[in-house]
Amino acid sequence: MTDKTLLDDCFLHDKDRLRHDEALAILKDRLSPVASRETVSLADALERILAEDITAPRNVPLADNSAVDGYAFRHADFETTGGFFRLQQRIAAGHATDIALAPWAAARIFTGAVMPPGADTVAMQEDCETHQQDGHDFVIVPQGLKIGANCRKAGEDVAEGAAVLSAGHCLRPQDLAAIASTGRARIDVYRKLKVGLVSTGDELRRPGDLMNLGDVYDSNHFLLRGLCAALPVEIEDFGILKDDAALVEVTLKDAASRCDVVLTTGGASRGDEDHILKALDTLGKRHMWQLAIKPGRPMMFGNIGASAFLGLPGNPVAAMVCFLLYVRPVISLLAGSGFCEPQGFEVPAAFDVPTKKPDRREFYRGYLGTDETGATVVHKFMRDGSGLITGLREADGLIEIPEEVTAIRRGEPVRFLPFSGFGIR
Ligand SMILES: Nc1nc2c(c(=O)[nH]1)N[C@H]1C(S)=C(S)[C@@H](COP(=O)(O)OP(=O)(O)OC[C@H]3O[C@@H](n4cnc5c(N)ncnc54)[C@H](O)[C@@H]3O)O[C@H]1N2
Ligand code: MOO
Repeated sequence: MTDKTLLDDCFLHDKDRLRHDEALAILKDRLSPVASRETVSLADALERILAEDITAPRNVPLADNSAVDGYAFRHADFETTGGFFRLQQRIAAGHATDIALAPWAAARIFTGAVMPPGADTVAMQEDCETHQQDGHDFVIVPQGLKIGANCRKAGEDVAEGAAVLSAGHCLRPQDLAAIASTGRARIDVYRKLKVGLVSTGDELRRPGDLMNLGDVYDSNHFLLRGLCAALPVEIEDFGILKDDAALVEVTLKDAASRCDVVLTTGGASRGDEDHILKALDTLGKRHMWQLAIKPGRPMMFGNIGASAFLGLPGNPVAAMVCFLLYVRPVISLLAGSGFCEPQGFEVPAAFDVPTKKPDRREFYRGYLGTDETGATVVHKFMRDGSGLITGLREADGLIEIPEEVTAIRRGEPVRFLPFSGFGIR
């Protein structure tokens, strides 16, 4: 641990605060997965984290089958028959046959039906001619089909014994389809983490309540609840706490005894009415506080017993940025799917920032657009206030500006972290 980790002075210069990369390193270092396993039905497994490796117990598809509605034949018989086959059998999907094709014969076959023994090629019905003669049905298949045409091979999707998915993977609809295709009905996943949400501040009211002058609706609760919805967690709402040191302490103690993660907003800095830090120091251990980032400077991380404690700033923009940068990877790690860092890419800035303070990393609200040539550029939400929910609403990602940058000129590449890279929209 560096001696910057437990900073006790919120009036420090940024160069003395913990840098973003140092904060990430502490989170990775101090945490390990906590979630136990449970077995669930595939129907309940969406967005859950796989706790076992999945291999295919059998070929998918199980048998060679037709990719089209048409006529199945043995390619080698084309020469001798001139493509003129007598229809020997009819095979629909779900009605496999063990009758081998005679050398003079073809089978009427439908998409998904198992190829009859001996057949290796299928002609599409639109390309064939059929007729009857002497009470028999015949088909003329076209020239030029390659051996194996329109035939799907057993195991061509997944071969028996092949790896399908690994433990730690967060299950998407297409993953569930892959598991279902192997025949598994129940799988082992990690238990959902329990996350306790706490809002603090005398000024806060829940939407629907009456408001007095100076009151603020608790928008952060809904922000965090929504952000958590993209993660494998269950939420327990500990409501709004008044700025009362004893109440904050007793509630955090209770929350920590019941939850894997306690997530607070507000009261994170060192005002007379900010009690979160003191409660953390009394009940557990502080691992970091005061980061060299904007927004989100008073971000706090610690533990109260076995529970991870994450104290977010009260300003909504700082709360969301810190959730995406720190809380989401922490939850992901504790829940069994590793510390997930956002994907981003470089894109030219459609804005100027004449001066930026050095020594801190800044995250602007950004949205993609095109310039006059049609090239992709990123716009910055022009107002910087950390209380402006409008900027979060209008953005479709964050623009990440490193510590050493002191100005940005239009056209220069900047790193854009789309919200989709954080698993949200
Ligand atoms: N003297 C200093 N003042 C402040 C500093 C500092 O270093 N020295 N840091 C500033 C920064 S940066 C931030 S961010 C804020 C964060 O402070 P707190 O976490 O203690 O948050 P509060 O003071 O409780 O609230 C800040 C702001 O956000 C509103 N808020 C709080 N909770 C909610 C909620 N659940 N939903 C919506 N809005 C909420 C609150 O009403 C305040 O307006 O401190 C700066 N000050
Ligand atoms: O940096 Mo605060 O985190 O102003 O919102």
